[in-house]
Amino acid sequence: MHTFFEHTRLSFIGGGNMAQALMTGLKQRGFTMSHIIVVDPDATKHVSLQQSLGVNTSTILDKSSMAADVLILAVKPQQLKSVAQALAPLLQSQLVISVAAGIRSEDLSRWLQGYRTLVRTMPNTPAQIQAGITGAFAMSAVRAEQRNLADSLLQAAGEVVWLEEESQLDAVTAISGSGPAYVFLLIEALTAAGVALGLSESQALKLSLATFKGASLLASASNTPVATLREQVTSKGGTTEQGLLRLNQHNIHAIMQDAALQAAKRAKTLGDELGGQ
Ligand SMILES: NC(=O)C1=CN([C@@H]2O[C@H](COP(=O)(O)OP(=O)(O)OC[C@H]3O[C@@H](n4cnc5c(N)ncnc54)[C@H](O)[C@@H]3O)[C@@H](O)[C@H]2O)C=CC1
Ligand SMILES: O=C(O)[C@@H]1CCC=N1
Repeated sequence: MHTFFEHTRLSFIGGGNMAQALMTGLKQRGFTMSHIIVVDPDATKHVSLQQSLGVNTSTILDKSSMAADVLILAVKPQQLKSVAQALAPLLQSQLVISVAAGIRSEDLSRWLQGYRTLVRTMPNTPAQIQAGITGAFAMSAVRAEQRNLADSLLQAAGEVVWLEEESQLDAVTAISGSGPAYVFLLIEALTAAGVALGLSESQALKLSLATFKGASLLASASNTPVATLREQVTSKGGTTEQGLLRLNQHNIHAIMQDAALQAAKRAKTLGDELGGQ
């Protein structure tokens, strides 16, 4: 087995949705789950984390939670400053990975008393079935082997895109970080449309899910441009033409652009408001 999956020790600071998605992905890839400790003050989460994922848990940052190669900060952006300040005096040489939306590495580094072995990332929840994609930015002090360590860890969740410009992470947040929620909304909407046309809920959901899955797999597998794949569905004088006409009348491109713009703006203001503290 890959030595990374056998020997690396991880601490997750925060054991909520995103941490659980990443840990589920790691488990599926054969990571030694007893080498993970989750620090979360919410003790009600501990039993299910232990039972479903086989990880260790702690309510506080202590010696055992710091005995890790990598610390993954998976708390809400609003909680990151106080977590970082508590962490700072305990840091030795661990690689620190943040998944928090918006918070810039320079601000996090300042809260960590100048610690610079930091990788800022933006994963997404399909990580739990290794179908995630993560945008990642390494501070210049991160050595090549540490970046490789981060890469191996994040690859367990799916694809990894390394960015040269940290500011691009706000765009990544808007597209793939938040994106699964847009897609789930579209699946809900297409399902509701199917029900309105007389299908049962379960039939409509099944058809919608298979359509999203099939279309994305086809677009990923094919060298044909996505626009051409769309045209191949659209028979002249046929049904798709009518559906697309209405989507375009409602300006689907502008709607998506505006949605992503608002999400990216929020990532930036989170960084400005919380990072300035
Ligand atoms: N949910 C998502 O799809 C994504 C979330 N993120 C980022 O992941 C981070 C966590 O988000 P979620 O998992 O969705 O939130 P969540 O609310 O599910 O999890 C946060 C966890 O942190 C714990 N916590 C609070 N204070 C703590 C402390 N002092 N020490 C340790 N743990 C503490 C909470 O008890 C909770 O379990 C956020 O910064 C978010 O921006 C990034 C990409 C996608
Ligand atoms: O909504 C949020 O702020 C987080 C970041 C990307 C997905 N969830």
